[in-house]
Amino acid sequence: MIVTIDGVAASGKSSVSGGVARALGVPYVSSGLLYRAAALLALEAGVDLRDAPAVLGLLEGRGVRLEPLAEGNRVWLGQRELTADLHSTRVDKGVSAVAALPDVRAWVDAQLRLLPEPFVAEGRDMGTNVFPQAQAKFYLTASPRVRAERRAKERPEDIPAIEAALTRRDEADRRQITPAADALVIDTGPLDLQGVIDVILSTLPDCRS
Ligand SMILES: Nc1ncnc2c1ncn2[C@@H]1O[C@H](COP(=O)(O)OP(=O)(O)OP(=O)(O)O)[C@@H](O)[C@H]1O
Ligand SMILES: Nc1ccn([C@@H]2O[C@H](COP(=O)(O)O)[C@@H](O)[C@H]2O)c(=O)n1
Repeated sequence: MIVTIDGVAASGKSSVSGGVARALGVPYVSSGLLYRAAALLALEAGVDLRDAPAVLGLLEGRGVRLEPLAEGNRVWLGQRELTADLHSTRVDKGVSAVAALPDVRAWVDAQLRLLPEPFVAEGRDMGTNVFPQAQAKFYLTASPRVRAERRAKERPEDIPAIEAALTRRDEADRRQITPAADALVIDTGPLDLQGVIDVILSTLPDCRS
């Protein structure tokens, strides 16, 4: 069983996926962390974020690995854990450039398709491209202001700066952020976190095995 939860930046994908996955007793898979790892490694190595062979070389040559645990995903570079470094403002700014590289997308997709079912997969193109066969698909939205207000609790910048950065990232990610035709689109603006999780779980009575 695969459930996909896609959506725009900071729409609640990882928090909601974690809650749904815990309720179902399965892991969740945060695809964005692999793109974030690609951006972090390129930034650390001083590699141009648009240089596909160089970025791919960093990913393939150095053993980048996603560990999709139910309690939270972790990313490893060999023995070094990258997870805590993946949600900085610097990585937020750079990640869309590496995610636009077809070779990097193919590498991420291949990692994800190796994972054993069942799981909840979250990202941008889980329901459209990576797991079109998923049994249930969701797409989360909320206005840029609502998302910025939520994210402001996790970042040092003020709400207008965060809102501008989220809008820029949505624009840079526009090729990946079309909902699957068979996804249920949920505006999370009027809902709290548990409310979104409950909407999803209420539509999944037949997917719990
Ligand atoms: N429905 C909600 N109500 C209130 N806060 C929420 C809701 N959904 C998510 N949040 C909060 O919004 C913030 C962003 O959520 P989260 O990190 O899960 O989003 P995301 O879509 O995975 O982000 P990104 O695209 O940057 O990886 C978190 O602080 C989370 O707790
Ligand atoms: N399926 C995906 C997932 C992510 N991306 C790119 O990674 C960035 C970070 O993702 P978050 O989920 O952590 O926000 C995102 O802005 C995209 O550039 C993607 O392309 N496809």
